[in-house]
Amino acid sequence: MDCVIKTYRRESVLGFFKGMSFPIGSVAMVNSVLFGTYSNSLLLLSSTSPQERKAQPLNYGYVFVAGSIAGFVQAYCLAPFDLIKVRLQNQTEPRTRPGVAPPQYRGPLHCARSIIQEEGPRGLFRGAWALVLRDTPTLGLYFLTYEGLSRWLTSDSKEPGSATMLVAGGFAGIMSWTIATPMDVVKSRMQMDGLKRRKYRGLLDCVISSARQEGPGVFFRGLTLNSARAFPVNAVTFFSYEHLLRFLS
Ligand SMILES: CN(C)C(=N)NCCC[C@H](N)C(=O)O
Repeated sequence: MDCVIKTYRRESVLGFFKGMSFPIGSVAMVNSVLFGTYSNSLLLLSSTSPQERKAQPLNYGYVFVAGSIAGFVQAYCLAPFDLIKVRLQNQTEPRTRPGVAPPQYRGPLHCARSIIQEEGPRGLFRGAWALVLRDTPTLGLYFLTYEGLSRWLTSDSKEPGSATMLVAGGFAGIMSWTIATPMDVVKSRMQMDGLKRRKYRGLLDCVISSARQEGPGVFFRGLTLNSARAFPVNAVTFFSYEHLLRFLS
């Protein structure tokens, strides 16, 4: 609540939409890579089409592996967009006010250009390893939770209904973000590290010094808020995916 109040006071309601334009533009592409890689990996592993899969018992090991492959691939697509989002969200200076130093980045494109000028193109992938470590196992769990729950909620050899897609998708989001939050905290700190004096010597140093200075609870910061948003976001994501897949195939 303190964060919400201070954000509103210092940055008005616009403060809650900082760093939004790039994720909006990239989330379609990132989700396309995520779900496309998952579906095609599962097709390769189990050599059954989505329709055939519904009628047969599902190999959950294949689901987890296909989801993890998808998580690994989408993390690299996501890395530059996520870095720019985090850098813009952490600019807490109010927008241009007389006498107040303007924020370092004027917007996502200026942020991308500054990072490339200061840190080279590789600078856009700062924190990418932490993102890969965050997303690879948790996206395996994401799809495993969805497939397991939607089958559990659907009577045999029937297609999951819309309510099932929404509930299973919502819980898949919460389950995956609960596991992902500790690495998400580390990822965001690594992404902010390139700004001023380098604080961490690497990913492990970031984990150890964060735990030492702020206690192990630091790795669960934002979990409640993240879970509250993860349910609706992922309920709609799976609902749209399933219906679009039926409509298009
Ligand atoms: C735990 N993680 C990283 C995920 N579940 N990622 C995949 C879905 C992310 C979704 N667009 C969202 O913003 O929740």
